[in-house]
Amino acid sequence: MPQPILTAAAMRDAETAAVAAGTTYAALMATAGKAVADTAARFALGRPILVLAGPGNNGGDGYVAASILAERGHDVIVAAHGDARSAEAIAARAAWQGQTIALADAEPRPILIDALFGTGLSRPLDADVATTLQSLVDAAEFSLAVDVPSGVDTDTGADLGAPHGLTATLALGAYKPAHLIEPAAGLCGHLFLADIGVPARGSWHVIARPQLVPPPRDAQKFTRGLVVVVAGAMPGAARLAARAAIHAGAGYVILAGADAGQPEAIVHKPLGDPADLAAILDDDRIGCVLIGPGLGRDDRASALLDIAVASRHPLVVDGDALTLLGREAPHRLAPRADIAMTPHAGEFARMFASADGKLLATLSAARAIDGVVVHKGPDTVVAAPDGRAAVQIERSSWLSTAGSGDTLAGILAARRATGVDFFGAAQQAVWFHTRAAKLAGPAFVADQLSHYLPAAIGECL
Ligand SMILES: NC(=O)C1=CN([C@@H]2O[C@H](COP(=O)(O)OP(=O)(O)OC[C@H]3O[C@@H](n4cnc5c(N)ncnc54)[C@H](OP(=O)(O)O)[C@@H]3O)[C@@H](O)[C@H]2O)[C@@H](O)CC1
Ligand SMILES: Nc1ncnc2c1ncn2[C@@H]1O[C@H](COP(=O)(O)OP(=O)(O)O)[C@@H](O)[C@H]1O
Ligand SMILES: [K+]
Repeated sequence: MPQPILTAAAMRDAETAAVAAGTTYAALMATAGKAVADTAARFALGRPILVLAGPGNNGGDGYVAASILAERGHDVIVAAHGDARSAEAIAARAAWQGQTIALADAEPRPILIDALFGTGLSRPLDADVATTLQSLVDAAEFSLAVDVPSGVDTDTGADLGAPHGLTATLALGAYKPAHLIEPAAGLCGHLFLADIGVPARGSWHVIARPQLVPPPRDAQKFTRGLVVVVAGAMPGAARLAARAAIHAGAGYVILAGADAGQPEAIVHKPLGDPADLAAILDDDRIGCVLIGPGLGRDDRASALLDIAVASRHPLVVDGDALTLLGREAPHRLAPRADIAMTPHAGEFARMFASADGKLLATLSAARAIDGVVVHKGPDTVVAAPDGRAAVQIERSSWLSTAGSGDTLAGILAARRATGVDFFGAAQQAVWFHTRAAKLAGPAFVADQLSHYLPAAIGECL
């Protein structure tokens, strides 16, 4: 099972259920604090440790970790902020027998454990706390946030005054949106996940490596998946998408309206009049249609989009087609079955009002179009209309290059054409896209990505 992603409330519910099933909050805190201590010890290498402990259970984890580290012989000081509030945090603080100072008096130490605030942060950090925390992080050689960096909104990933430059974050029990959604995700540093014995389930999870099987023994090119990519004003973008589709497992790719160039295996069909597209799409063997990359935004583009939307095939809508739809997207797409869209942040904002953070905004967009939304970016979110969501955890910032989105759209169309539903196909596409980027190495050109797709697929068989 892929790793679940839980909101702060869902994590609390999971903890409550674990307690109802026989454990105690104190035992959970003991496990969490030990995980923090183990992670810190791995990197401390004998250097002095400063633990910042806040008033809640995040601080409680910090006191437990401090006690364990001190027992193991580490030099530990706790800088406390506020009085411990919950019974478990009060007990953890009482059990701490080492030196405690006020946060305002804390001097930098090489190893820093940030246990000020976790999932209970309810408002932005006070300015003086944020300044002190930042200066201690800046001065530390290794800094570890307990559960989440102090000063991020767990559920939306908003930055509420968190420090920049943390070395690592140890997520407790499950990932939360803040570990994956920007800007909080970028503030976490290296991400570790500790099992604290709380069974966590939910309808959101991280995108995991796909598991594929080779084509069946009796496969033939059309049953492998026939993709039609519709080209428009800037045919290069559609070419990139078509090449990605044929390298991503589709059996047959038609590029309608542009000459494909290489590879020759892509079949070119001319589109004189936009109405020619209706004839090309009148084919039951088609597994998926892709429209949008380089489509243009003129009357011809609109006419092609109308025909694609009216077709009976699974449809990926990307790029210019999304801009053409704009605020009409829900109204135009919801009545149509089997649809996915792949907006970047700008295209998303042209179609949908933004709700409470990227994850919830994407889920609400998916409901609005009654289809799958792949909301791109370093923190790509895939959302389905039934409330399921998957978020990218593997990343390559080298994907921020022209044409890389066209490639993703082509991969998505191919995966859908192989028979996977759009929610699954989109997760596969995001994973293959990033994996191909990693295989391509630094500073690749989007044209090169497709060549690495077969190897990425090979890792999943
Ligand atoms: N539940 C469990 O079983 C387990 C939980 N675990 C751990 O608990 C963490 C969640 O703990 P938590 O819910 O106590 O919240 P936490 O983040 O420590 O802070 C809340 C306190 O801060 C205060 N406060 C909030 N914002 C503030 C601000 N800007 N500036 C100042 N104060 C502010 C707030 O006060 P209030 O909002 O009421 O004024 C409250 O007193 C979780 O991340 C994990 O580390 C693990 O031990 C495993 C078992
Ligand atoms: N900084 C980044 N880190 C990881 N992936 C990124 C980053 N920037 C962009 N991407 C990915 O690269 C692709 C860019 O798509 P898009 O913006 O549509 O580009 P284009 O229109 O040039 O093809 C998306 O899949 C996006 O998720
Ligand atoms: K923290």
